[in-house]
Amino acid sequence: MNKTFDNTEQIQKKREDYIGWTDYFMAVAFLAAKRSKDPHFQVGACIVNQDMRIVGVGYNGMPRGCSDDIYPWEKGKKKLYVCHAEMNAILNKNSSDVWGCTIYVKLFPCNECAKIIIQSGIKEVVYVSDKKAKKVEYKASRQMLKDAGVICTQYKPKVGTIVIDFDEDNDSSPLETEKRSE
Ligand SMILES: Nc1ccn([C@H]2C[C@H](O)[C@@H](COP(=O)(O)O)O2)c(=O)n1
Ligand SMILES: [Zn+2]
Repeated sequence: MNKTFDNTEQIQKKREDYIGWTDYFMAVAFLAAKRSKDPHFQVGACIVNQDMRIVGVGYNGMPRGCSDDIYPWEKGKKKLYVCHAEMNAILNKNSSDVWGCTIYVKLFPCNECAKIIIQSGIKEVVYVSDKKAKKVEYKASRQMLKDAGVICTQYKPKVGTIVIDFDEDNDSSPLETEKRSE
């Protein structure tokens, strides 16, 4: 019996259907992807340190100062310009480095991102989709990550969907939509 709480009344048990760490970090990566302006493919990444703290988040997008209304999103053209989610997450880090961290990402990293992941000291990649595995860039990235000792794990989230209801704590009228420029 816990001496601090030795009352005889029924104790309210904690919630059990909370999401686990991996689903949570992957959900942050998927949420970040929703910020992407790429009409064909949205990628998000979330970097987590050994204390389970998020230290960087990113998504694929045009570089700062390069307007996503002007630069091309067509396949074959965009690759010259787009910054990948993994690279943005690493560059956006709010810690001095990402040594020993884990990166959660929607898609298995490409060769360019693999190089940055390795050189930044990230020790683990957790990804959901491997849909580009047959492409030469992804064969190269898999080889490099393996040789560099970066653990790569494909993850099947425990829950299929996570619904975010901005209205869940509102008893009556739905939230008024505030006009904001984004
Ligand atoms: N590891 C990756 C791979 C790709 N991306 C981004 C870059 C592009 O915006 C898009 C891929 O477009 P596709 O040419 O396949 O239509 O995904 C990334 O952020 N990270
Ligand atoms: Zn990449």
